[in-house]
Amino acid sequence: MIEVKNLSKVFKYKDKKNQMAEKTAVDNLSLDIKAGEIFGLLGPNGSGKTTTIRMLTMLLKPTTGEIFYDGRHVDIDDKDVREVKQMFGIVPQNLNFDMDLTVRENMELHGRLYHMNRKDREERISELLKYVGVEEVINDKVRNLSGGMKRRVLIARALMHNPRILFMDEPTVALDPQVRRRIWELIRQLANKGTTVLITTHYIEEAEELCDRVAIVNHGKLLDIDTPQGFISRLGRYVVEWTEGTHKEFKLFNCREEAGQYLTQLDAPGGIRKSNLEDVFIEMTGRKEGL
Ligand SMILES: Nc1ncnc2c1ncn2[C@@H]1O[C@H](COP(=O)(O)OP(=O)(O)OP(=O)(O)O)[C@@H](O)[C@H]1O
Repeated sequence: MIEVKNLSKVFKYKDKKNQMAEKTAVDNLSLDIKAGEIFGLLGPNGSGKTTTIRMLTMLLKPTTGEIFYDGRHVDIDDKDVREVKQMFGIVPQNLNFDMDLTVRENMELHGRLYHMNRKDREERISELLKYVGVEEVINDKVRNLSGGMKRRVLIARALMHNPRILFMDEPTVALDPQVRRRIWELIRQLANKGTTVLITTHYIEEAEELCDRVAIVNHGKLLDIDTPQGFISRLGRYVVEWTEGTHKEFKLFNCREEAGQYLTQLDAPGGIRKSNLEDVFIEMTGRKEGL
């Protein structure tokens, strides 16, 4: 469905000394995302996730590389790029509403932008607000909604024109666990109905619980792609954790017995637990800061 070949983005900018500098935000990224899949881009802050989404949604021109949708090569400069963009629903990281308009008015604007007729707009607005569970705030100004409600309206608005592919940039950032779970449920329902979902996150739990497959990225580079369980069973299902001075150390094992033997040999206080995607992530990136 979405195929990305050797995609790179190098930003040119002026540094603090007013000298021209370059930053490689995305470095030779190749991906193949299947229809109906929930695909996660997992990486720390600054690893190039937003830049990738902006290139895939034709908002930013790649420095090099190619993008294909359903096997068709697409480019931001294509004459029919508008038609391609109709396929996308975009849930940006920032809440880009007109805060002084009501929920209905914000959704109306979006519907008009996508040339939906009045009847379709009205039907879709009430259907979607009901779907995301915030129909009671339809006439409230967006400014007055809670953070969780704003995020849900952001998702509803992105779905107005029935997109086939939903791009979500950190959709649950700064939300409490209950609201986060409700949004995950919504995303699962959409994928079950056939929508392809590409989600960026730096929440490892989100990637582990929600995504069919995950691409781990760091410094703009793809480190590896697998299912969350695939990563865990490849890198080790058990973790021996122990303390060395003030440091916490860990080592991954695939067999509980081996983990037990290792722990016995260690002359340090520790224990064994099941591993999770966070252990895999730290093992692969060797860093935890920024998460
Ligand atoms: N217009 C720009 N000019 C220069 N550097 C940029 C520009 N946009 C992004 N960058 C840099 O590119 C890198 C990748 O940024 P990007 O926003 O894609 O990362 P991210 O993984 O989405 O991070 P976050 O979760 O913080 O949004 C960062 O180092 C960022 O500072």
